[in-house]
Amino acid sequence: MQLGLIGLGKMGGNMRERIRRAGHTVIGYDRNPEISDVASLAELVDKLEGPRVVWVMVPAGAPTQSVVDELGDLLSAGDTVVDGGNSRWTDDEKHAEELAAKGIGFVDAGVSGGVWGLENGYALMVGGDAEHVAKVQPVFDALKPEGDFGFVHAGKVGAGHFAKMVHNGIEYAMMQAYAEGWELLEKVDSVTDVREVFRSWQEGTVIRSWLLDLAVNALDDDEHLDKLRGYAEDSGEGRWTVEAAIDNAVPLPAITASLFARFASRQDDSPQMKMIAALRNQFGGHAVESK
Ligand SMILES: O=C(CO)[C@H](O)[C@H](O)COP(=O)(O)O
Repeated sequence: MQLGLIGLGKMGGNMRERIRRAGHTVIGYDRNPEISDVASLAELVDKLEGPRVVWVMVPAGAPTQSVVDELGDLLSAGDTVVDGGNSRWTDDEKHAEELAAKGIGFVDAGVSGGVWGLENGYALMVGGDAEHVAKVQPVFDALKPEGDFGFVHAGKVGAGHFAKMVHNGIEYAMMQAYAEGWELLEKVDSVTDVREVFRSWQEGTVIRSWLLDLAVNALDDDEHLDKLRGYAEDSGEGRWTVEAAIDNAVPLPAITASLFARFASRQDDSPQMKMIAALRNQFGGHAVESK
């Protein structure tokens, strides 16, 4: 089939390649003309035969909104838009309604696989009406990993991004657990080869996982992570997971703590710990450290 793909960065560029390898035609558009197949969104839409399927793979929020708005003007009734970025699930219904008013279908697709997806495939969590999902199925089949798993039609519009959001919340907590265990192992004198402990866990243990394999890769590159600063950004999905937990009164201590650990990583000198030091000093005369 033919696909229009908007956004050819780290994810979109590799996805174009994987879909082409499966024998489909992909016309890609990116603001960077060096990697784009066409000069504009209008040209992309023009080159696709109807009914068209256009996959949006741009950053969540304003960039996705602006592409959806533009596609709403350019596409025709019967066409389908897929949002494969990490959009907030609450945006999906808005986008679906905006496009439905013009007879255009909408599917949200949470995509996991990172830079390894080109070779290993991408896990896909999809939301939307069955008739719209069916129109994109050949592309989902091209992107998904080989085997029985890696694709789910999770429910109605928004369900794909909600599932991906929870996936990323779990990702935060798993990474945090490996990171905490690694720091403790590094701290004690009795363990002399932490990297080999991590490597040994890759087979047979209950905590083996792809994230553990990636941790071993990172330690092979830089055994004590000396080249890195202990600083971690976040892109929003951890925050949205915690917000959804609050909305639904679901306790999420591990995921919330792992999100807050990232915030703490951005502080050189913790203001709240200054207050704790000041209060211990006030009530107990406990020593403080001065700047
Ligand atoms: O979806 C992903 C992996 O599954 C992305 O890599 C995601 O952007 C990572 O999130 P964050 O920047 O918040 O760590």
